[in-house]
Amino acid sequence: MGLPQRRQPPLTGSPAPLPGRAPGRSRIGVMGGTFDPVHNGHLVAASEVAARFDLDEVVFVPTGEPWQKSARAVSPAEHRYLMTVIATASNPRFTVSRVDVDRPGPTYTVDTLSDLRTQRPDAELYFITGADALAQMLTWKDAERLAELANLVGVTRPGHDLAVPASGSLPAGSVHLLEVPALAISSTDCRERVRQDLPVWYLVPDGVVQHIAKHGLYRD
Ligand SMILES: Nc1ncnc2c1ncn2[C@@H]1O[C@H](COP(=O)(O)OP(=O)(O)OP(=O)(O)O)[C@@H](O)[C@H]1O
Ligand SMILES: O=C(O)c1ccc[n+]([C@@H]2O[C@H](COP(=O)([O-])O)[C@@H](O)[C@H]2O)c1
Repeated sequence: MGLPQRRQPPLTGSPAPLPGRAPGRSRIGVMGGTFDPVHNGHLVAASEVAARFDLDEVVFVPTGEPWQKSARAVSPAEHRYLMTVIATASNPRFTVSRVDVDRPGPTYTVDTLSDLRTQRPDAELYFITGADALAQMLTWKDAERLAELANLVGVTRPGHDLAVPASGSLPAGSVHLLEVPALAISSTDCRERVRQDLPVWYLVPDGVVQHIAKHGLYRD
């Protein structure tokens, strides 16, 4: 039984118009994830949000200790960080932050966004989540504070319904929904393919294929 969700009108592919850009303020997307490994679904989602929301930059933030994934072994943070750097290197608007990797203890988005706001006091933040992660957001630490720290952008993901979690803790209008090109790729599937000696070419960037092979990741 999932969390209660409010159905949204059909997506048009274009986000609702945003207020005009505040003078002197940059718009920065924040793409958090465990990225084990980072794949083209993450990159396409970030690219589409950047275009539709006129973002100056998207910061990818690999998790340090993803507490809701503690049921399985997660690869060392340095591998996930390096793969994210490799995957984003060719895009001048994509950067990678170590805030979650370097903060000890479980990773909470409320800390991620607080740290980024301290680092970028003049920026408006847009936190990007896929439909599956958005549906879980009310289970996150201090979920009611997230909308105070950033605009929240939920994007479509094949196999998941996109909806604003129904709750008084996320103020009306604080979550934007956006249709992005559908890529039915998951990190779980990529890991399983490597384990079975199947190719992950074109599911993840070439450099990530090579990093996985060079370090023997996901081969148990
Ligand atoms: N194919 C995709 N399309 C859109 N969003 C995605 C896609 N894959 C992941 N995301 C989103 O990217 C963020 C980070 O995802 P994450 O690193 O957990 O990847 P994942 O593929 O879901 O991993 P896993 O299969 O290990 O759970 C989440 O907000 C997730 O919803
Ligand atoms: O703040 C929380 O409690 C929380 C719980 C689960 C996930 N998140 C965030 O959601 C993003 C996607 O996480 P994941 O585990 O699906 O890769 C990432 O930025 C995580 O830090 C955050």
